[in-house]
Amino acid sequence: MASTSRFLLVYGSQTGQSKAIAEELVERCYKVGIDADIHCLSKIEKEFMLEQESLVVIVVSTTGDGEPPDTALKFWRRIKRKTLAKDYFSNVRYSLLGLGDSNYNNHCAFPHMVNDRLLQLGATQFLPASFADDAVGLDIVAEPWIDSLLNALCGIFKLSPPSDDNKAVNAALGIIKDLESKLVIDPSKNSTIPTSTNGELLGLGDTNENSSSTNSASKACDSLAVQNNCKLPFANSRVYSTPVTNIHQLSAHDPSVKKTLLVVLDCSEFADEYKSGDSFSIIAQNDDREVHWLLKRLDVKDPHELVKLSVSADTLKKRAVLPEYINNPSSLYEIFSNSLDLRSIPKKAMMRLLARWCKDPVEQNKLEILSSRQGSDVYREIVVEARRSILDMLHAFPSCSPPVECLIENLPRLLPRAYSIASASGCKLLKLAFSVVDLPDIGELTARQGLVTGQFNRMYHEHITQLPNVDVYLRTQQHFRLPSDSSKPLILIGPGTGVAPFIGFLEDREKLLEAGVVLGECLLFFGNRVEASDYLFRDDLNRHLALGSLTQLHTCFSRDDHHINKTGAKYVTDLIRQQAHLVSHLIINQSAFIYVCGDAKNMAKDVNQAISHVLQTENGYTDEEVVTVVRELREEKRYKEDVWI
Ligand SMILES: Cc1cc2nc3c(=O)[nH]c(=O)nc-3n(C[C@H](O)[C@H](O)[C@H](O)COP(=O)(O)OP(=O)(O)OC[C@H]3O[C@@H](n4cnc5c(N)ncnc54)[C@H](O)[C@@H]3O)c2cc1C
Repeated sequence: MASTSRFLLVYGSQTGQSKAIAEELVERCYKVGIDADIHCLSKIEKEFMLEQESLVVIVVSTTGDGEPPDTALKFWRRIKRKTLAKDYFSNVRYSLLGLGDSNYNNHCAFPHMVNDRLLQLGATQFLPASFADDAVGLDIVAEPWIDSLLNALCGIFKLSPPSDDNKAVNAALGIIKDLESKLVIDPSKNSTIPTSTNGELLGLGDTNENSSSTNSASKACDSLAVQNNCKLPFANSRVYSTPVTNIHQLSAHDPSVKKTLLVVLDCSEFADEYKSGDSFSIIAQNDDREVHWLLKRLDVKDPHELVKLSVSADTLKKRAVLPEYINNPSSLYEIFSNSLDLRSIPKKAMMRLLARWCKDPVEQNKLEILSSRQGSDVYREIVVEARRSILDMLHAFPSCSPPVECLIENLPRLLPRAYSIASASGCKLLKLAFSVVDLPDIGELTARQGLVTGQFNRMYHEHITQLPNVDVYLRTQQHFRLPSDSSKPLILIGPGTGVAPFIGFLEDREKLLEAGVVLGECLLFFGNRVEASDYLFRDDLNRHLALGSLTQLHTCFSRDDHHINKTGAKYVTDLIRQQAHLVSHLIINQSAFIYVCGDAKNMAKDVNQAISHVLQTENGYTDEEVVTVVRELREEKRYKEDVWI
């Protein structure tokens, strides 16, 4: 490949989306004769120097409340340095694709910040930046951006642009056929394991001297580090093996409401590390039945056999390396249990790979359509919106038999699950509240539940006297904390389990009251489905109301006609509107702090609208003025969100 047709491609990924898009780009560039020199943003100044590049493409995602992914933090620190000259990037021509989710109000905030900063430092765009929204499907923006990018790059390098044929399915397949990893299982017991990582094939060799010795293999795996001790996302502490002291059900036994559990962990060892409003991550492990089902489906004969992964010497993939979160050597059972995400929605690139491994042409064709640009709507409807996983795909396409190595290479990393703390700062008993996720059956895989919520649900039902320990760590980016000035009023909005961190806030306020501190007003807006069944923390909230740590409690229940008729409110946004005068007064005249927490889709956007509406009607702001007021509230950190989808 001509070295002149080269550009720098950098990605900043948290969950692997940006990385997947960047890797797809590498393959598509390769196809037209362009060399994309791909690096993670975390490797700035180690593997690349941005200011020395002339042509740069950046794919970067957003996490949490518009924040940078962990892997982009160093990059961001470097480029935001005040000492950089205004023309620092004047040699750089770039394009940027930002990924975000408009369920969060600060949608794509970080990619916008990067884009603005590059322009500020003299960089110019050879193709306008684009910002994709996961709430409606990243592909809607990402695919046309990739097409335009390829055309623009071909123009720059004077190469023929990729043919814009309508048979994108075939084009896509062509790429896959050329570049996919042709992974092989090396049957040799004494095979030399390649150490070079510049190949395409990931070799999977058996390192067991005696392959029938399954016990010794599983024994070896028992002592393996969690995900090869690879850095965990948002980790702000080490991993603690924490005893579960109690689990009880917060909701009533009513099938019309979500089952909500309260788990109590003994965190005496690290109680002084956290404050109310923080969250912890729990290390997840895949469901045993699903792992066994998948390995059987992939025709793995001995899931516990110790195997060694390696990158084949003749790979065409650039900088091919083994995923660092996989223990190596290890067993396939261990890898699929602890390192690979079996629950996430397969990307289109995965669909293309699956199509390649279908024996039945009808099934192959369906998968090709799902992976094609023309099939985007179908893909969104039947894969993304239906939240299908790799297991669903393999169940629905029985003739598809990808090699196990193909999945190891292409499934994303299994990530820990985060939970907001429902306890006072420094409390030795850490409370977490969550709804148990129920998942649809896949063939014989019935009664499936969320990995972590299902694990606790089983512990709850099994009535084990000695509950096991769970591996947890404190998360970074803890912005959801009480203001240092306790006299400031608080407006807390937490439907469903979103009320959890506010229990911690109220417990902290209770202690302050006991210490004689004068507290500002505290309003709580809580909503759920049925008052009699899922009024979470009812007794605690009423106790705080009686104590004065909570000054007003407004509740609504969306499936409770009786309650709706009584209060006229179905959702928390209705309650906010009903209290327009007070809410506005507290925000504008008393510098109140607003906190929004919860898991409802669109909830954060709807609350933002309700607050804006209240401020506008009470103060006569124009549309532009109210947007500015709310933006300033966010900038002053007086409007904080802790939202999950
Ligand atoms: C900072 C933060 C704080 C959080 N705090 C809390 C909290 O306090 N309380 C709380 O309850 N949650 C909280 N969450 C969410 C929590 O982390 C988990 O996502 C949630 O509990 C599910 O985890 P799980 O392992 O049980 O489910 P998983 O095994 O991860 O299953 C969920 C997955 O199943 C799929 N799925 C879900 N529903 C369906 C369906 N109906 N059909 C098909 N597929 C489906 C989806 O793809 C989803 O990704 C928080 C998240 C973050 C990021």
